[in-house]
Amino acid sequence: MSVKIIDHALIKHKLSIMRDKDTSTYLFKQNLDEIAMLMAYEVSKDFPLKLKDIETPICKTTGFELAEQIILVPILRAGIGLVDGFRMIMPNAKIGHIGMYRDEETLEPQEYYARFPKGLESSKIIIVDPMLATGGSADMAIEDIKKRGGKDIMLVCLVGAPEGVKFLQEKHPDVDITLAALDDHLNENGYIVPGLGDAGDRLFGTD
Ligand SMILES: O=P(O)(O)OC[C@H]1O[C@H](OP(=O)(O)OP(=O)(O)O)[C@H](O)[C@@H]1O
Ligand SMILES: O=c1cc[nH]c(=O)[nH]1
Ligand SMILES: [Mg+2]
Repeated sequence: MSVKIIDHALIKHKLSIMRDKDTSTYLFKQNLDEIAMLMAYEVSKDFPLKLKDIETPICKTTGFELAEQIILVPILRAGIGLVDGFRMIMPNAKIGHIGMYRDEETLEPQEYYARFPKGLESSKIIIVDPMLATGGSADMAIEDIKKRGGKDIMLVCLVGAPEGVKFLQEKHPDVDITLAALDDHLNENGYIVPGLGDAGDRLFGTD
C-alpha cells in the first residue's frame, strides 16, 4: 500500500483558501472543484491503457484508450463535493454512492445508503471524501465495496490525519491512499487539526 501526499503549489494555494474559516460556501466548492481536477489528473497518470486504431485527418495510426472502467464512489455527504472535478476529466466514470455519517459521541460511522453500478469486480474504484479523520468511514466504505466484489480500490481525500492513515494502512494494505495534505492530529472531538472544520457543513452551508 502507498500513501501519497501530492506536492503541488496550486493545491497548497487552493487548500489554504478552503481552510480559511471566512471562505464562503461558494468559494469553498469552487476551490474543491479545482483541487479535485488536479487530484484526478495526478492519481490517474499511470492508469492502464490499451491500443486503439484511429484515423487522423492525415493518416491511420495507433492511439490509446483507458483499459478499465472507472467507478467513482463519493462518501456522502461531503464526498459529493469531489465528484464534479473528477468527472470533468474522467467523463466516462460511473458513480456509486455510499451514505455515511459519524455518530458525534462515538465517532463510529453509520451507513445509511449504498448504490453501485454493475461491474465493481472488474473496475478501478476511486473512493472520494474530503476528510480522512479516524478512518472509520473510509474503512466501512472499503469493507462494503470489497464485500460486493470490488478489488482494485484507491482512496482519495483532501486532508488526512495520521491516526486515520495508520488505521487504514494496517486494515487495508491493498488500498492506495492519496491526500492533498497530511495534517497534524485529531482533537478530542475527532476533528482534524488544523483541518478545515466540518467539510459537509462548509460545502452545503449547514451547521
Ligand atoms: O475518518 P472519520 O473519522 O470516519 O471521519 C471522516 C468522515 O467525516 C465526515 O463526514 P460526516 O460524518 O461529517 O458526514 P457528512 O459528510 O454528512 O457531513 C467526512 O466527510 C468523512 O466521511
Ligand atoms: O475534521 C473533520 C473530521 C471529520 N469530518 C470533517 O468534516 N472534518
Ligand atoms: Mg460532516
